[in-house]
Amino acid sequence: MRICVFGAGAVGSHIAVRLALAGHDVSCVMRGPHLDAAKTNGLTLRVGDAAFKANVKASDDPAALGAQDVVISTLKATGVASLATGLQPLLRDDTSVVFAQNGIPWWYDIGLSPKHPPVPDLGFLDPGGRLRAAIPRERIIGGVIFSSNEIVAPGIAANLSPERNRLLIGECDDRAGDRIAKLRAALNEARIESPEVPQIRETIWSKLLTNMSMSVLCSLTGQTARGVRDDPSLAEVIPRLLDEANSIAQTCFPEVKRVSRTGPAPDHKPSILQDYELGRAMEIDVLVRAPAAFARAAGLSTPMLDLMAALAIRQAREKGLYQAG
Ligand SMILES: NC(=O)C1=CN([C@@H]2O[C@H](COP(=O)(O)OP(=O)(O)OC[C@H]3O[C@@H](n4cnc5c(N)ncnc54)[C@H](OP(=O)(O)O)[C@@H]3O)[C@@H](O)[C@H]2O)C=CC1
Ligand SMILES: CC(C)(CO)C(=O)C(=O)O
Repeated sequence: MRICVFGAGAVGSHIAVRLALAGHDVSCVMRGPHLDAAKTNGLTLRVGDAAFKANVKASDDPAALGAQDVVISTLKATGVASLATGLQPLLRDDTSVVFAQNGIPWWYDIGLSPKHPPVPDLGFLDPGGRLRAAIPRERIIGGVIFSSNEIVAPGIAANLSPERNRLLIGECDDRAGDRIAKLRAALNEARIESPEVPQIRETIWSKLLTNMSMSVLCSLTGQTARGVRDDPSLAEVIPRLLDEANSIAQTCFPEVKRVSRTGPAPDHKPSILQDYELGRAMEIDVLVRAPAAFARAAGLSTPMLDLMAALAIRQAREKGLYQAG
């Protein structure tokens, strides 16, 4: 398949290397020193002591890469607006676009089942409706990443979760069909697990539960996920915080897999904390504002999450890493 990874940073470089090594014709839209290194030396994926190298076409100009079968966006939510214009040169009539990101995506209400409760106004995820105008429903595939990755040097991504690397995908209206089956098969063959998911939004919430609670707490306290989980001063409040998060998700999907404080917690910093520390725009809208909007729409009281949201927004604004859309 001709596959373009748009925004090949930490997650996207991992996906690009794996798909290229599985024999696909992979190109990447990327920029800066990471692009320069990829052009000169290809992309390298490190997993523990092993290194996998792939030569991919890379450019900061999508027009240089040509039409694709599939585009996989691994842009941060804060950069996804660039697809409104950037996608066009990559598209044929039947090109699908996978939006792989954390949090509530801009397209959440597109293709939504009538059984889903009313969705709040999420216009702040797509200011001016530019993505909505540029990308029709037929192209949209949702994606949820379960994989931890970092760029450790230009051209080199490190995978920190060898035991778990998944990209779960589903059509925006959850229909089954050939194209989603083909793409899942391609991911599985490339050793990126992609089992079937019956409802992509339920999967989005199941991942978001951790990001909107524990990851934001990491960002507020400067600790790793394990640090937060094992912090005795937070022991009593975390279960209450998780209850609030679970209750929001359950207004949309009563059967959603609830997040709990038990189980493995990685000893590394979630991406929202990394963004804060590295001075990169923070994914506040999709991880913090959007879940709060769902809570309000359902008439739920979530005082702990509200306080955390206010503190996270304040933290991001103070460092110039967030402007409300
Ligand atoms: N990293 C992780 O382990 C995980 C991340 N996620 C989620 O996955 C998504 C992607 O995260 P991650 O891979 O960490 O993000 P990165 O910032 O590492 O990757 C995005 C890349 O896109 C580049 N980019 C942005 N805009 C453009 C543009 N217009 N043209 C070309 N390149 C562009 C960025 O460059 P520049 O740096 O110059 O802005 C960056 O290299 C996020 O939603 C994140 O929350 C989910 C699970 C784990
Ligand atoms: C995997 C997890 C929860 C933590 O790495 C994440 O999604 C992130 O870093 O944003």
